[in-house]
Amino acid sequence: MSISEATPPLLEAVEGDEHVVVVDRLVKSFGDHEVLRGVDLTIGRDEFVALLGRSGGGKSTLLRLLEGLDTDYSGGIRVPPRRSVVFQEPRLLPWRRVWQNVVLGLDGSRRALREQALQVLAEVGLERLADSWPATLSGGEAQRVGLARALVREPDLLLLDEPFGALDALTKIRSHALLRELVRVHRPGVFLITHDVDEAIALADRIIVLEAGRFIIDTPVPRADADDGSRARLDATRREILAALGVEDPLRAG
Ligand SMILES: Nc1ncnc2c1ncn2[C@@H]1O[C@H](COP(=O)(O)OP(=O)(O)OP(=O)(O)O)[C@@H](O)[C@H]1O
Repeated sequence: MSISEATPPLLEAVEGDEHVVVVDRLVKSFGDHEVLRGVDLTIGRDEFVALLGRSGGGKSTLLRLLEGLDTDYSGGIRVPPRRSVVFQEPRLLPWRRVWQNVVLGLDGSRRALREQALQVLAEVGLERLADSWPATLSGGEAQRVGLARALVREPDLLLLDEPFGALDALTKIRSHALLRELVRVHRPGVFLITHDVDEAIALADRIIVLEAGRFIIDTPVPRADADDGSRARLDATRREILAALGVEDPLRAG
């Protein structure tokens, strides 16, 4: 995980309350290889957007641009100064205790920082591990520390690059519930990269599919409720996304 406190020179801050991301005709190339071919994207405050797409399609490249680490592009990108990123590997410093990892780089007295860390660790259910070393944590626990470290900064934009990709299926489901709760409380705009269609459906308000440098799908996720119609709409969205990714719905195959 990394923290971007300052707005890099080429990124204008988003103004007003409406959006946390505004991307306008963004083009990104590596040499002759045009990875992003003029994409437009807005993410509203409190909105959760998931991005799916083939491996090597440019998802992480887009996330790095939103993070502000890569400033070599054309088109417009506007993001807020307070952004946090969580990657698939939790990237904890092994020589710092869990609580110190959570508040790494923040200013304040040791006592105040520890208090701040304990508070957010309690939110992710790990207060008891505050004084542990990262090496003693399970993969799921380490990832929750990563989330705590991202959220303690109260980001307006939370960037998630396959944060649950390395977790087993059950831990993943628990992590989804936790993330939903954290997002409900902290209310950042969220941009999630995932390979898992069901994860995207479980978490996101909107799903985007990137293919050959363009967004070929940008669709709201119908919420399944008691109404049978919404269940059917959700199934249709799922099939549409799987088809766009070039895979058959495993629940229907065979
Ligand atoms: N620094 C770089 N220099 C040259 N090419 C790069 C660089 N970074 C990424 N690429 C290329 O850009 C393309 C998009 O890569 P990117 O990592 O964004 O894809 P992705 O959709 O995130 O893939 P995955 O799902 O496998 O993580 C790939 O072809 C990759 O090889």
